[in-house]
Amino acid sequence: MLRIAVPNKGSLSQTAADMLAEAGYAGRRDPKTLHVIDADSDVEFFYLRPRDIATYVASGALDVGITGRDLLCDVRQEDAREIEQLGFARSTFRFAAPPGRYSSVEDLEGVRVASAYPGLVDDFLRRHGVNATLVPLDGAVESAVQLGVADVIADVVETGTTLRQAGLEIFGPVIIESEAVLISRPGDAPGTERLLRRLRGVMVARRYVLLDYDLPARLVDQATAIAGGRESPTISPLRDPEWVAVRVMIPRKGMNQVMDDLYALGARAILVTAIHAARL
Ligand SMILES: Nc1ncnc2c1ncn2[C@@H]1O[C@H](COP(=O)(O)OP(=O)(O)OP(=O)(O)O)[C@@H](O)[C@H]1O
Ligand SMILES: O=P(O)(O)OC[C@H]1O[C@H](OP(=O)(O)OP(=O)(O)O)[C@H](O)[C@@H]1O
Ligand SMILES: [Mg+2]
Repeated sequence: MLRIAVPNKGSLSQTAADMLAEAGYAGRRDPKTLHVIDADSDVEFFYLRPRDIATYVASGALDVGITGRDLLCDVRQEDAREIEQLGFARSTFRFAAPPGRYSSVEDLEGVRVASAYPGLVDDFLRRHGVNATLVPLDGAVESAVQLGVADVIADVVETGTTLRQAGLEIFGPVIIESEAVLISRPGDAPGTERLLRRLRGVMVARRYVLLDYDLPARLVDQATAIAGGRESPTISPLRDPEWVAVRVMIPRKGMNQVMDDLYALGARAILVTAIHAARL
């Protein structure tokens, strides 16, 4: 049975649970449940703190897990490695300070830097040859400068709202681009490939739609240039020999532009349908 670590709380937990449910796995009904067996799918779920997941996977106690790339780097477990990007909880990890005080990572020499990700920040500063004093905190680090325990913070930034509200401004390079990832040990456990195919199926179903339309046959090459599909469009004959029916998979994002462009070319009866599951 594949043993899978899933975030029990925090930003990653709900989307991870939704994704696993869409992939056909049993979930938990009570948010306090820590262990679920899905015998039909031959997997077992352990609900754990996302920060601890790399430790369980690296040790071999669990086979795979869902965590954040920034957390994976922060805990520095070399035997846990990223095997798939899951496309949610996207953020960047940045330095921030009151406007105008600092402009580059070199300015951090001798400065106090507060972060809930001290391992990640320490590695980054070492790589840049900068000696700063790390102030490890548990969260809400945006308040650390105002409260006088640090000069600079390094934290997760999504929309930037939290930073703005704390009167802080981003500076310096991106420390890391993060998102939810699936992690494993080298030499994936049996069943990992099946889990991966299911999760990829969910991502495809979320990101792509099916597009059907009718088109004068002479315009197929031009239509293919607008929407080529993943491999190649499916072309079916219509009763009228001068027309064909076309089916392609296209990214959900931008689908209206594609529909407008195909309409302008001469396509008609343009329909979009959702994909509920996929194995590519
Ligand atoms: N606002 C956000 N947008 C996108 N990803 C985020 C955001 N906040 C945290 N994350 C991501 O969530 C992961 C951290 O999850 P974790 O549950 O430890 O923290 P959290 O969501 O901040 O939880 P909490 O603050 O409730 O303890 C990291 O990968 C981080 O990049
Ligand atoms: O750029 P934004 O959209 O504002 O999002 C970023 C904020 O979200 C997270 O905070 P969270 O609410 O998880 O609190 P925490 O700092 O205690 O972890 C993160 O730590 C940032 O503070
Ligand atoms: Mg947080």
